[in-house]
Amino acid sequence: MLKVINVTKEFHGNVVISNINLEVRDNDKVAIIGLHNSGKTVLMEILSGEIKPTQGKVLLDGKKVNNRKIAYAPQIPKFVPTMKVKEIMKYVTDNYDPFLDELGLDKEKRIRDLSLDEKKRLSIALSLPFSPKYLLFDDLSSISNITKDFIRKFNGAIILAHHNLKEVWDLIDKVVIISRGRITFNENKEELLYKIVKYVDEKGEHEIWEKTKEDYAEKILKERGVKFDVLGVTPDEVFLYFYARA
Ligand SMILES: Nc1ncnc2c1ncn2[C@@H]1O[C@H](COP(=O)(O)OP(=O)(O)OP(=O)(O)O)[C@@H](O)[C@H]1O
Repeated sequence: MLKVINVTKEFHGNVVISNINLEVRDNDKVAIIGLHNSGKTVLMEILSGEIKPTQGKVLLDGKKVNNRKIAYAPQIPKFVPTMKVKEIMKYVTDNYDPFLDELGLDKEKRIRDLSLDEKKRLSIALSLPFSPKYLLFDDLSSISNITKDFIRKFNGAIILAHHNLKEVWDLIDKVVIISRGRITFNENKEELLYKIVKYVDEKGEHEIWEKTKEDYAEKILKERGVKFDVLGVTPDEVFLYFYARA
């Protein structure tokens, strides 16, 4: 289990993530969802052991994070542009072919000729010789089907940081929403599948959105004679409206 305990990160006195507590079990499939600048990357860097929190700690099976058990694709992986894929893989193993095949990478290609998606796959390939139990992926914008298939088949926990819940919905079971560096939602994804009832308040001044799993809100509004609409809201709009507002 990956356990995040009271984690806060500051840069030059600026708190960018605050008092985060989170548990990810060995087979959890989790999306960390948030708007631009909400703290997703900082949290992923802390989870992967790339950077240290200012306060709090992260434990993997009760011990300090061991990078080799975590496969981490950063938002923008950095490699020397003139090097070949195989030269980079040689830093971790001479027997790199099966790992490159698994991730659909060409060993002869130079870094400068790789797409961002391929560079992310190379980041992952570097940890495969160590049989990682956790796969962390920061930002799934324009990822290929090869990468998606790899994530689907990965035998372990996955944590995907992304800004658009709809785009990762099929890959995950749990959703953690982060807003201004704080967790505002942490549940199974089904908990985001409710109806939204929209109506205008009695004074006619404010539009109100209410979430409802049963027909309770609708029943009350009907009894009060208030006109309302039931909106078919997608998970992503739900996240924006209820959990990720500034
Ligand atoms: N090394 C750093 N030094 C100073 N501030 C930083 C540093 N890294 C991140 N921040 C700040 O922390 C906040 C959260 O940034 P982060 O990159 O985690 O957001 P994000 O949710 O990943 O955003 P995006 O969706 O744009 O990738 C931002 O205000 C950012 O400017």
